[in-house]
Amino acid sequence: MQLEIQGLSKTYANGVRALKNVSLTISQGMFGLLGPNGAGKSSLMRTIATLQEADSGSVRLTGLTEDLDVLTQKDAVRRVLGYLPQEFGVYPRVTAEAMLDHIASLKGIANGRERKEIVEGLLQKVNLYQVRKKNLGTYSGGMKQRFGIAQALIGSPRLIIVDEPTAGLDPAERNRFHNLLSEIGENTIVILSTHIVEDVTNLCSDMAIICLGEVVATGDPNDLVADLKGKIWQKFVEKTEIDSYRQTHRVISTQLKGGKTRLHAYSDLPLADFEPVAPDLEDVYFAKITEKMDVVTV
Ligand SMILES: Nc1ncnc2c1ncn2[C@@H]1O[C@H](COP(=O)(O)OP(=O)(O)OP(=O)(O)O)[C@@H](O)[C@H]1O
Repeated sequence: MQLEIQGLSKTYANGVRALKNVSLTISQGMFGLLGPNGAGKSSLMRTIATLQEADSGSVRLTGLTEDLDVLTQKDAVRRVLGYLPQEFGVYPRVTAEAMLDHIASLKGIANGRERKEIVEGLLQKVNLYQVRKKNLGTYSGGMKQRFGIAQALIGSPRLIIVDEPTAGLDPAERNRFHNLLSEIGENTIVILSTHIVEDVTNLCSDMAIICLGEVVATGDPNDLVADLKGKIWQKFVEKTEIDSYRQTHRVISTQLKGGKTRLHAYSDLPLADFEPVAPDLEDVYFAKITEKMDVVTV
């Protein structure tokens, strides 16, 4: 199974070009879509989730019993789709159990006993079984996100889209959410859209970085990191020195560490007074997006 996105473009009525000729091939497994605020991640996710039209381009889902044109065969796509949107509203006075049951019947699971089994299984899976009879309005942010995953999993979807799921979660809830995502079956495409680099490092075997509506990098995170080997240089500087380093070096990130500012610069050759560092995915991210835009990281 594959999701093949070709030349997708979208300009909103206010003139913002949210997607510029985006092409990506996404295979089974966990795919990370990383980009800064406003990069176009949600626009891309909503288009794939059949919730918004593109101006041009194509999206095909292949490898099912019949290939689907995602942009036109919306009903067929929705039958195999699980979607957790960025802003997931819940009805505050409905219990988790009742809400999942309702969504399951909307998804066409007509048999009451079958529905009950599915709902109970999902509540167990996302660790909300004990609180299934509590109203959703009483849930914490992490519990709501886990409920969101449970509703996205109803009907055994083959394509799952989760849009910035861990923003606002504490570390324990984020871990729990990561474990849950990683348990989703191998024969499913899971697209995880996020601006948190660590989420992708922990979970994804394939990824893309988008910035200002364009794909600026794509591949296995380990390969992208390996490509930067020997090219990232580090120095601890005073905050007041950052601007002058920006004039003379390709500074990709600055970060406060124990009261000092850690500066990372990109260079094919050694930089005087800098020490070499082993790159990580955050360096890949900043190296790619600073080619397109200024990033202030302190
Ligand atoms: N309905 C809309 N009408 C007009 N402009 C929009 C609309 N939705 C998004 N945009 C603009 O399109 C660009 C891409 O937005 P999008 O929400 O897709 O990015 P994102 O990567 O998901 O960002 P974030 O991480 O902040 O959610 C932004 O400049 C945004 O302001």
